[in-house]
Amino acid sequence: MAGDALRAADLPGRGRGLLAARSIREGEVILTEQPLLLYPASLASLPSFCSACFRSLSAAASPCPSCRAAGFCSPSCAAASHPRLLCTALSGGGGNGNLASAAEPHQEPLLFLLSAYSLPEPSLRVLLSLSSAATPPPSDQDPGSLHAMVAALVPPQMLPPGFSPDLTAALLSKDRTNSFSIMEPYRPEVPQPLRKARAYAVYPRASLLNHDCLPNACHFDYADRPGPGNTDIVVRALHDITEGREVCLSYFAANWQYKDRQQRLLEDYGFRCECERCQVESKWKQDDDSDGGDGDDTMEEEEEDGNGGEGGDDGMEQEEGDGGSDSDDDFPHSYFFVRYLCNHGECYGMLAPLPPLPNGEPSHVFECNVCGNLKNEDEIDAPDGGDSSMAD
Ligand SMILES: C[S@@+](CC[C@H](N)C(=O)[O-])C[C@H]1O[C@@H](n2cnc3c(N)ncnc32)[C@H](O)[C@@H]1O
Repeated sequence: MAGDALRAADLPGRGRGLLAARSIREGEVILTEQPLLLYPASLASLPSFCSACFRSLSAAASPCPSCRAAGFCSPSCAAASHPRLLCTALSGGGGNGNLASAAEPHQEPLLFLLSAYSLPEPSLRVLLSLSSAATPPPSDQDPGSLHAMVAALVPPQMLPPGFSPDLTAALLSKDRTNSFSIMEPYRPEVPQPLRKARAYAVYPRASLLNHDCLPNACHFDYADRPGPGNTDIVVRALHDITEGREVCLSYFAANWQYKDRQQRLLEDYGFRCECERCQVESKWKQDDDSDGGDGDDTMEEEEEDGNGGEGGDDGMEQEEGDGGSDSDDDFPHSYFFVRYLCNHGECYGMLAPLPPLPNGEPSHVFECNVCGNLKNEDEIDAPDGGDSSMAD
């Protein structure tokens, strides 16, 4: 069962992490979890997605009767509503302007703070138990200024006990390392760097997954799927994982260059990655530095997906030629990119096998976590990387 696949452990130099509690088969769903916190990615996204379930909204959406800025897709979502402090800030109920009048760089952290401060106390405590960003926030996200803005947007009687600049700073440091993006629906005409999140979510158990530049698992969301649980995170194993091995995600596109990966991990997550791939590619970097740099061209830098980069970045960008220009000695991990990076159109998502069949056999069918396309294993393993997708 998915529930017993993982166990938490303290890992030297890595904080907590999740280990395989038993052997895990390729494609197995190893974690499914509801969000502790779910909040809109931007004010611009509010009219397009239900503010309760974050499914795409049709024209028939009903606006929130209090703020009129949020909309709901159904009577049950309208009844569930959205975070109360956020609703108040959107309506201007704090008396000092509304959230839309905040400068744009402040809007995203304010959406997070107003949603986090609306959580019931036990949930707020769980959020605070997650790991914190080890580095200072960007200059336009000064916690003191954001704290004052929250205080101005919400009447004092609505603010929770403990509301303070320190608590605001602590919360902001949780957002940076622990939020996963729930992306807008995939559209092939939108290039990867311009794809946007519709919402961000914090999942307490999934937040214990550490990073590896050659991950053995990846995560899916099925936000527009009907039925309950559409914002649950679903983590699946890319390949068999032996008991006791750590299960890791990549926190961003798996084909970023070594220096970009290191920079992002240091700035946003406060650590230097020493994974197997980084150990190999750190030597490429030294070669580049000394010879003018032609040995590192198999990877291509990409921009953020517009989410500010917290936690799980869903987008993947393909390097040119799938790394095929290097010999296996130079690039021992080329198999990973051929097998697990989707090269359908401009997608470049990560391909994970579908769950094993009822008889325990591997499915031999891979699903992309960005475009959703399905591919047969033999197409993926084709010498050209296989670009003949199965019909959906
Ligand atoms: C989302 S949390 C993962 C869980 C975290 N280790 C904990 O103790 O709760 C991200 C943080 O974990 C640590 N981390 C993740 N991957 C790591 C790695 N490969 N090496 C060292 N530290 C890592 C960093 O401190 C990072 O900011």
